[in-house]
Amino acid sequence: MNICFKKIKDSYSNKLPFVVYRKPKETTISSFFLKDDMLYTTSSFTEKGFVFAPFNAEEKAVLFPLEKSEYLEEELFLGGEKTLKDYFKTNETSKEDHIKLVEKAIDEINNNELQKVVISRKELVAITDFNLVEIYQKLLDSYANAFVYVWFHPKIGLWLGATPETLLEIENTNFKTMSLAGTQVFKDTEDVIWKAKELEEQQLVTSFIENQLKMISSHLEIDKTETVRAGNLLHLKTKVKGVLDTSSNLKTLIRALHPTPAVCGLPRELARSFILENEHYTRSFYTGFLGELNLGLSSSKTVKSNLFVNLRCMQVEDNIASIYIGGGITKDSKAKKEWKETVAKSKVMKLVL
Ligand SMILES: C=C(O[C@@H]1C=C(C(=O)O)C=C[C@H]1O)C(=O)O
Repeated sequence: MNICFKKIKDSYSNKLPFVVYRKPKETTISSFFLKDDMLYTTSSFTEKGFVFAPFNAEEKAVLFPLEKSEYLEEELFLGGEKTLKDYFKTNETSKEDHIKLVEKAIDEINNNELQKVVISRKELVAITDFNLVEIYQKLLDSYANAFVYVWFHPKIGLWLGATPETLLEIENTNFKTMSLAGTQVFKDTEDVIWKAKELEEQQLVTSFIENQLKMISSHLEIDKTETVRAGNLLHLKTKVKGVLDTSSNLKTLIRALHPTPAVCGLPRELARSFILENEHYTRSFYTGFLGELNLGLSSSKTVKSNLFVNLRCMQVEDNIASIYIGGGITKDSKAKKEWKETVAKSKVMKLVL
């Protein structure tokens, strides 16, 4: 068994902060274990460590500083049987509320300047026989293409997730990001046809990213749009890369990208206000971002950050998991279909509980 799994148990029962994560398609698992429960934050993004940032960019991001942590990297070993149990229990009230809010968003788009807004909800699932390590192992086992993490701080809470979306990968000034939007359920093949609604919605995200990056970088390259699989779902993805201007820094780049219209909307400020005013709950870290901040070998001059958008995630409190799911709304959205999309997205988390 990996050392990190034993340490998750110990740290969690001793109420000490930690994060354990595996990057998409990798076989190593990394972790930060903290020795005390001080709450460190960052707003400059200049420190080395692991960052956990909320959706609302005005709130501070939590930092696990590298120098305050025991950092571990191990080859991942997963033994044992998969016993994935799929159980569904949709909550009718939240279904009605969600559909009403989606209808309100479509109305707002048709009558005002809003072009796209991501509407999300929270669903509660009771966990019987809570076993943190087991849940995390199942998540690792099920989503090889995702950034799969468990994050804990006694003053903030316990979060787990398997996200398909990179916010930013940057090595010195060379960066990569992606535009990810549009969803359909995976049915045996990735060779699928996308409707105009999804193609347009994803194009909005790509154009936003391109416009934001044009101002602070050069050598921008936008790849062809492809279909990618994330567990039981397919999405449209366009890879983007470029070189950050030397007059800009990591913070400028993060601020330019986060939150993208993949999780917020367009125009960004209008969508952000609509979300903060109308959603039936507070997103907190859902649709924020997390990952390695300014790591790299001290012997070389390379500095790397690897940040992911916090999607397909849940917060666990007293044997109840709050699952967070959402989808992009445009003028062509149908409220009931959007509801179904969130149900399909919640499957990712329910599968492992
Ligand atoms: C907001 C979420 O996902 C985002 C929204 C998508 C969509 O609208 O189709 C697809 C992928 C993500 O960019 C979520 O999973 O909660």
